[in-house]
Amino acid sequence: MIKVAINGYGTIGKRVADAVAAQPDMEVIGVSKTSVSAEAYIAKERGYPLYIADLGKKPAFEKAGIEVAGDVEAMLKAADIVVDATPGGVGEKNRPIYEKLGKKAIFQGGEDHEVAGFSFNAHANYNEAENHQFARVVSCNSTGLVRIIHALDQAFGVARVRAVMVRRGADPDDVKRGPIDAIVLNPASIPSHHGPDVNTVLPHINIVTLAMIVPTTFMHMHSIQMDLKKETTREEVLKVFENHSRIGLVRKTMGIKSNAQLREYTQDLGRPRTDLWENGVFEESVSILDGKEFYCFQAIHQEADVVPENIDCIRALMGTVKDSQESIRMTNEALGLVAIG
Ligand SMILES: NC(=O)C1=CN([C@@H]2O[C@H](COP(=O)(O)OP(=O)(O)OC[C@H]3O[C@@H](n4cnc5c(N)ncnc54)[C@H](O)[C@@H]3O)[C@@H](O)[C@H]2O)C=CC1
Ligand SMILES: O=C(OP(=O)(O)O)[C@H](O)COP(=O)(O)O
Repeated sequence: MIKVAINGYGTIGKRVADAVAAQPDMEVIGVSKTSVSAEAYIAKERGYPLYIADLGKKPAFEKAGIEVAGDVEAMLKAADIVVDATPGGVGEKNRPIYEKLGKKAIFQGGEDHEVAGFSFNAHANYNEAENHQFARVVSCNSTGLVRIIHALDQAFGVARVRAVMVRRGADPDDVKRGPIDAIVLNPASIPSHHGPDVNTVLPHINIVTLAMIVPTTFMHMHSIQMDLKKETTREEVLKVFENHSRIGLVRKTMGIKSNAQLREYTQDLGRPRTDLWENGVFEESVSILDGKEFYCFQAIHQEADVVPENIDCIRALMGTVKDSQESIRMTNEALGLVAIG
């Protein structure tokens, strides 16, 4: 069993912890919090040993009825590998302790590529991970882009990509963030970080991305155009998506035309926390013009799509499963990830 520590039990960390616990070859040896919160109660309820950054806060946790197993360093010492899901920028500060203890670590998309020196996506570069101490799972939007670009690149070759990201303003619990009544160019300059981020995994792809944020809390929406190298048809492209275990199709017959309806659907499916782990490509939008021009809209659930990638990244860094497809199959099966559509 691979012993996994989750440093930072927030939006991403709590999902990764549950996903690790569901795997046949991994166990959660601990999760960390900085202060008493609802998530600390969830960790207790799930039975995950809870470690804290500052032992001076132990009495506050105990007063709240939450047992503290030790400090973060003790958790790290007990682990084979740590998933760092602390807020963007904190991972960089944590890196020296992972180096000192000689622990493998996975950072998230809020960190720069240089923090790990290797950026990861299971379908695209699983086999390059072995022998690295550190990896970074690219951000949620970048993960969604890498999946679809890599799939079409494998099938037809991709000459260039132009994409616009309409990004959710905040996560559902993030009450302090906005915007409440605005469309914010984020950034106003071009490109947004997503294109260069895709290039950390797929360096040969010619890509330019633009991004803005809007007053919603669940899911980003991408408008994507790619020039393909080989001529193809809409039907062939749809087959590529149907055969990809982390690209789902929002079928025309479902009548879903928004992030809100898609979230209702994942909720009705009984997905944990309503998570859409796969890309949600809108079937109706998939178009091929003049044989080589591809267009689509896809929804990306920001809280969820990086979760299975973190699980595969654990196996890839540990070198326990050599075949990427086998790891992806194991992860999907344990999560109950059967792509929609
Ligand atoms: N929320 C999202 O939509 C996505 C986030 N990411 C990335 O994942 C990372 C984590 O983001 P979220 O889960 O949204 O953050 P979050 O704020 O929901 O959770 C972070 C957790 O880390 C804990 N924490 C803070 N400082 C800490 C420290 N010094 N040591 C240990 N724990 C500490 C907090 O208590 C909290 O539980 C970031 O790099 C972010 O960019 C990636 C994809 C999507
Ligand atoms: O990784 C994400 O988005 P991104 O791919 O646009 O950087 C997550 O939605 C977190 O983004 P945030 O930095 O807006 O919280």
